[in-house]
Amino acid sequence: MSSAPITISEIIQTLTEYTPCDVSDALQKVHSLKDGGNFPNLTRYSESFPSKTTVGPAYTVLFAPLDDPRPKVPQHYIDVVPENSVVVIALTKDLQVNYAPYTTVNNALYGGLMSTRAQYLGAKGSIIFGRIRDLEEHRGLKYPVYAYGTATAAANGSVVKCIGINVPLEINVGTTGVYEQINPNDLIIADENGVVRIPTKSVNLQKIIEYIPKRVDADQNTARDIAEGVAVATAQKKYRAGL
Ligand SMILES: O=C([O-])CC(=O)C(=O)O
Ligand code: NI
Repeated sequence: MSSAPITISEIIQTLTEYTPCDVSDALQKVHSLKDGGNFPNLTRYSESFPSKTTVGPAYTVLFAPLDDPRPKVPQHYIDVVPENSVVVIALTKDLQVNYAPYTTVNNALYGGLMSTRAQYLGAKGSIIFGRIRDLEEHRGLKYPVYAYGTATAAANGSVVKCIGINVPLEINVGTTGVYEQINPNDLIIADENGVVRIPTKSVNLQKIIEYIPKRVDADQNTARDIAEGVAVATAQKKYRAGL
């Protein structure tokens, strides 16, 4: 039996009730995505209160070295953040490396003033594939921010410039030469476990939303059996059959 199509805001509302781990399980199972949509190496530096899953369409921002031939975008990227979006900031490929700290930019791409403005405009959180500063400010705002690391000096204007908003981002995911693209409006789901991206153009969101509660239910039953002494292989076989 199939149910009526659900809207994007219903999907976002539903995903907020779950975790990025649940979404990764669904992306692995329903779409055979080996990495489960996960973008590795990001740490949550601040969170919302009450702490819950951050979900929203990606508003993408690209930073390049100051000497990049492309012009700087005329407006400040943070002043045009769409309501309910997740701000996703990345660097051009030449500023990324596939080992810690994942970027060659030692300065902070993002700080407290950016979170203050993003939150005012109704953004759900910010994901920075680079370093951030002003940790106490993000935490004081109870605004979720994820990043590769921290720094004290600002990067914007001193070592990098913003060359694109709502453009595809290429992220080095840690294997030589392998980049994953984040497109504007891809769905971002994040919590303390990490950050997941649902490539909205290439997946069946309805199937994912239908799979997640079944899998969460199965895992809860599996956990209960394991706590009562049942072997993992036995419990998983029992509850994951057909999923
Ligand atoms: O000034 C910057 O580029 C970053 C910063 O510290 C802030 O947003 O507060
Ligand atoms: Ni600052």
